[in-house]
Amino acid sequence: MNGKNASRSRKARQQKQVSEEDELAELERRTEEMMKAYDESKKAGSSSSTKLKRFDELPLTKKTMIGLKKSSYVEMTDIQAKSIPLSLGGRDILGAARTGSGKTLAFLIPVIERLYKEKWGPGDGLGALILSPTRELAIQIFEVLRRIGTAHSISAGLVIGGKDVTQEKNRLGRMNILVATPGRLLQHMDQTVDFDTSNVQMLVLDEADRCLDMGFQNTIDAILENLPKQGRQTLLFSATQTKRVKDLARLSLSSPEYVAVHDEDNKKGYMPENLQQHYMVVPLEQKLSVLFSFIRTHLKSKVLIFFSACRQVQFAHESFCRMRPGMPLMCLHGKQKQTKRFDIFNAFTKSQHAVLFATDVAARGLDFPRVDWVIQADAPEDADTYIHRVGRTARYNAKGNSLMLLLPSEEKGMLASLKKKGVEPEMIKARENKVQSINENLQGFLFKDTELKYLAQKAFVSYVRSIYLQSDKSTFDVTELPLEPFAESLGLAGAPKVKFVKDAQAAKKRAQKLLEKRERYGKPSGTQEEDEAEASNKVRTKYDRMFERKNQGVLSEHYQNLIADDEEEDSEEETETKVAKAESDDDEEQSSDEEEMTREQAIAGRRKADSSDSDSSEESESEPEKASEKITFDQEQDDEDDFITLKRADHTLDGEDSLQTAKESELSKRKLQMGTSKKRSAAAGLRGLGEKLTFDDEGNAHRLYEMQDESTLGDARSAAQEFVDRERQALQQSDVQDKERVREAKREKRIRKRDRERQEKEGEDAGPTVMLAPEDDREDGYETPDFDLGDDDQAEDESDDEEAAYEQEQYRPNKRMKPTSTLEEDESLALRLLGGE
Ligand SMILES: Nc1ncnc2c1ncn2[C@@H]1O[C@H](COP(=O)(O)OP(=O)(O)OP(=O)(O)O)[C@@H](O)[C@H]1O
Repeated sequence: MNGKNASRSRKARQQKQVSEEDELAELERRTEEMMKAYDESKKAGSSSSTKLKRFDELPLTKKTMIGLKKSSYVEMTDIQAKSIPLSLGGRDILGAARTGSGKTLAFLIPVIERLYKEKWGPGDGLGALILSPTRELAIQIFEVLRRIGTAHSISAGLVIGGKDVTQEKNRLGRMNILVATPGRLLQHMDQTVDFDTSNVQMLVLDEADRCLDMGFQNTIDAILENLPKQGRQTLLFSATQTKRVKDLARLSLSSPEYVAVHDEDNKKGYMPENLQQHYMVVPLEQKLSVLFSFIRTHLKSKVLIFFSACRQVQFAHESFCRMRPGMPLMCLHGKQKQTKRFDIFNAFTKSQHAVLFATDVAARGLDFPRVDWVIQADAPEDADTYIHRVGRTARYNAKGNSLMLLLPSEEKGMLASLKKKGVEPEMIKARENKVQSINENLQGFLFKDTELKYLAQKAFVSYVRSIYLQSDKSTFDVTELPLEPFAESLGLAGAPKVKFVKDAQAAKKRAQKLLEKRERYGKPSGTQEEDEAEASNKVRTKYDRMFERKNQGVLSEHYQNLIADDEEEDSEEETETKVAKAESDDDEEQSSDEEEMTREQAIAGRRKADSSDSDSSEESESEPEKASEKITFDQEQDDEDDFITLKRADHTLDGEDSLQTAKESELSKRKLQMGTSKKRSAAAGLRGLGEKLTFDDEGNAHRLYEMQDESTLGDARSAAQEFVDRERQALQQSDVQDKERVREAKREKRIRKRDRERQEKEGEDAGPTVMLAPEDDREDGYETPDFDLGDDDQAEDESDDEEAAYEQEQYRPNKRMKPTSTLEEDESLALRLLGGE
């Protein structure tokens, strides 16, 4: 370079610096003005922060504006307009706004702006930390950060479980912004030598209430200990924001601004404006059939279906795939490898028509475009979970529908807790004749496929356990579950025996007895519900047993004293139980081994006479559309596919019962006669319902294959019965063999595991020890009540085997994991400067 050119480029650099300095000074002035105006209007009692509507009206750097324009962001959403000015002014924020309302930008813009204004560079280390409760959400935040930070030269990294920890370690020291899941971040804080967090300027908690709840409590507290308390700005965002003083104290917030977009009074603002919410009361044993029928009738939709446990997700996915409903089916849950999770997340994002079965790992924050329906196959654990789940549809300006399936026993409690949040879904019903029963298909699949059968058993146990562990006992009662019919609906020959159901039943009995006793002797305090809760957790003492016998009257006063003492102990126990529940997320179902699984009935001979198919379909053909019906169901070209196509949602369903009567009265006589004659012939034992008959010229019914002369051919029925018995025995035998095989596999797995552990221990003794992250890093702690089978369970199939090995790998930093292409891409992107270097 000659001297002329060198001096020209020096000049250009100086000019650039001067213009940057000018820009920053100007921005600082505007920000100060903005904050002054805000403080004054606040003093004057005005609730609105600023009147700005567009991003270009904010005091933002040119570089940030380039990123926003590239992403076509022009107008701000409410939460952005209210919170960004305050965040730019350095305030701590508690941001609450409905799902899909743009909270991500509301915290990312201030993060980038602050580091830019403070001239943060590679040598300054970590300046901002963004925490997300799930890996997918962290990836998504990182993607948005990349997009809007495209013109900046600040380095950003993604630190999530399921990736190569060693690779992360090497790069961590160079990052200015980290998007992380709590468990993995803490692991780095503990293990990575040059990972310095003492200079962090900004901390963001997305889905803050979740990050701060019990599942993450210890991890977040440990992270906070590593961050500076003074001078740090903290932003918390969620659709269901926490305002609990205890939480805020943990974060050392300084006079936080509470920025809420929803209307606190009518609470309607919790929900997206364009969301149509529905619920349906469905007996447990019909759930899968209803779901399958729903899918069959919504082939041109994008549907997200939530279950409470991984095994259910797996089972529904596996079994529905076998039935080929006619659209792509995917599943997402915490037991998948991270690469697979990431691929599925991407595939569903890009899909136009597809079904994604998921646990609550997909409930929060994920921004899948154009989801038409969110179905909650299992009821959410609470109203907040409901809000986040349904928020996966109707995002930003889009429209969407949600449908929650409730068991009859859950309806009252769930609707009441939703109502407290101002959420009132409308009831709809499916046409019974349009619900295609899939029980027999499932039985058939399970008969042929042992793997699927064991998956069904695990799904059964997982579901029952999830109900058992629910904290809202007034809504979720495990003793009310119809276990046998449920097992049958999964295709199982009988309900696996589950120990904790017996425990729950015993606890319920004890609770009832205790209540009776208290009624008899009088009890000083507590509502009935409190009493029940206490009693159900209560350990039966010798005094209980004593007083269950004869002499209560004699020692009544003494007994009351004993009860009073017990109550104090019980309340302590209750707290412990809750903590234990929160900690059980990861190792749920480890005890599944202990669950005795027996099948008391064989499939053969148990085919339930199913009358609904032919009879009810006839009913529906003549079913008129009712003007009084809130929701009616369209007849599509293919009549069988017609299920619950939504037509109108503008009036109430008060007349449901009368509707049924009206339906019958409007049926043609011929249809009614056909219906009754079929029922009559079934009742007369001529045929099982669903069995085919032929009619002769006189109109007499005959079976399709009839014996010419039964007396000469012997008793065909007893022969048939013998056949059924034989089949049943064969099935039971094969069940025993299957079980033995699985036991053997488990035994081998345990031996392998022990060997591995021994080898590891020997290795460890030889070298330096490594401090490991807490258990909850494995799943990022986020499996809500996702009570999945633990290690023992994983032993049962090869894929789970790999998964277990993979999870262990995370904790051995000296062993390299196979890098994966997609995450690799992200990692390299993380390394790049945001300015596109
Ligand atoms: N100002 C804006 N203009 C246009 N689109 C926007 C704007 N802000 C956000 N969006 C879009 O709205 C969608 C939802 O945004 P985002 O994921 O940030 O919502 P959220 O409030 O964080 O939702 P959740 O509570 O579910 O986490 C995204 O697709 C995003 O691109």
